[in-house]
Amino acid sequence: MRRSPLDTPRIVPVAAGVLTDASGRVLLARRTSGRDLAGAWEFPGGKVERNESPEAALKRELKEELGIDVLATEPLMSVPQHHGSKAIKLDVFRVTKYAGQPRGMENQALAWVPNGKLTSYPMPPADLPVVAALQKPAHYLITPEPTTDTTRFLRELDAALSRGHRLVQLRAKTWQEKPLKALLTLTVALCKKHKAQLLINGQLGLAHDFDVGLHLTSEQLMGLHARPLAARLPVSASCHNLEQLKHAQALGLDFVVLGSVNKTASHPDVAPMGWKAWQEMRAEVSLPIFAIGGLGPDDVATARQHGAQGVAGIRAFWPSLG
Ligand SMILES: Nc1nc2c([nH]c(=O)n2[C@@H]2O[C@H](COP(=O)(O)OP(=O)(O)OP(=O)(O)O)[C@@H](O)[C@H]2O)c(=O)[nH]1
Repeated sequence: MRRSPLDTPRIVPVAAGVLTDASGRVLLARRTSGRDLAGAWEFPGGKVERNESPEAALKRELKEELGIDVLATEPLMSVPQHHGSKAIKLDVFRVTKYAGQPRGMENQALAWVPNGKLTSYPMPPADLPVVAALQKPAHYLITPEPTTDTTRFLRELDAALSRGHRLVQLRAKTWQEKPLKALLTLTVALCKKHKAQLLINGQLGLAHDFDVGLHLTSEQLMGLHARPLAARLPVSASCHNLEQLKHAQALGLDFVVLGSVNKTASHPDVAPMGWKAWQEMRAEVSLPIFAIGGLGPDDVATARQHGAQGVAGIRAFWPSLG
């Protein structure tokens, strides 16, 4: 459902910092009692004041809250989030250099948390995409429809994986079951060699048999009432609107792909939604979302500034097409 301009809450800008120690643990602070979301763990930071830049707000807040001097930062991501009657834009920076030892200057509890354990801490909804960005790949490689020249397909996939991609969707929509099983056997082995996570498009039975993840079409997504695979196997879906995003979140999917952001050569009939509409939908849910549609591996920074986990695509990710 779309909000009218009258009931859209004022968007409160918030700046927060990701501080890591020498062993890669991340600093979380616990919200003290008497504030909203009391008891939740969050990245240290606070509201950006009028006429203040997010970086300046971060410096001020981290001095007040932790007693440290922030010396250098890098943008990580910016998450728009509507939650109840509140709307925030959470600008998150990696704090790459600081002076002093963080202390809870406002009696708040602090915890240095190993990256892999961040999801064990209850955090506000806006922080969930940030945690995903700290833990999971920023690229989602979707294969073009494989031709019968399997050797060439696997050589190109090998080359793509050698560039560092770690999340792959095998999209073979026109293949019969028997040859698809043979192709999947080889694809599984290749992904294992590169330590990449594989998801197969649309085929629940094969995902189950081959112990790989599953990527649902938007139609399959809307027909489901429960997450279709064991929790250890990832399930993702293609989404084009808010209803689909909300359903994916309700089912507990690991991530989704939302687009098309821009016009694409592969789907010329699909009207692009643009970043503004993309971001408005992003604000209504908190699961990780890859942006897709006329985007390439180099668009991660832009995508992250709109609240995306990163970028998904076929053409720009595939050696002979990109
Ligand atoms: N610092 C920080 N704030 C966050 C995070 N995630 C998130 O949703 N927020 C929200 O962003 C706002 C941060 O402002 P704040 O820390 O200055 O809030 P506050 O309690 O002092 O203000 P308030 O008492 O007026 O609500 C809060 O509404 C908080 O719930 C996060 O990771 N770090």
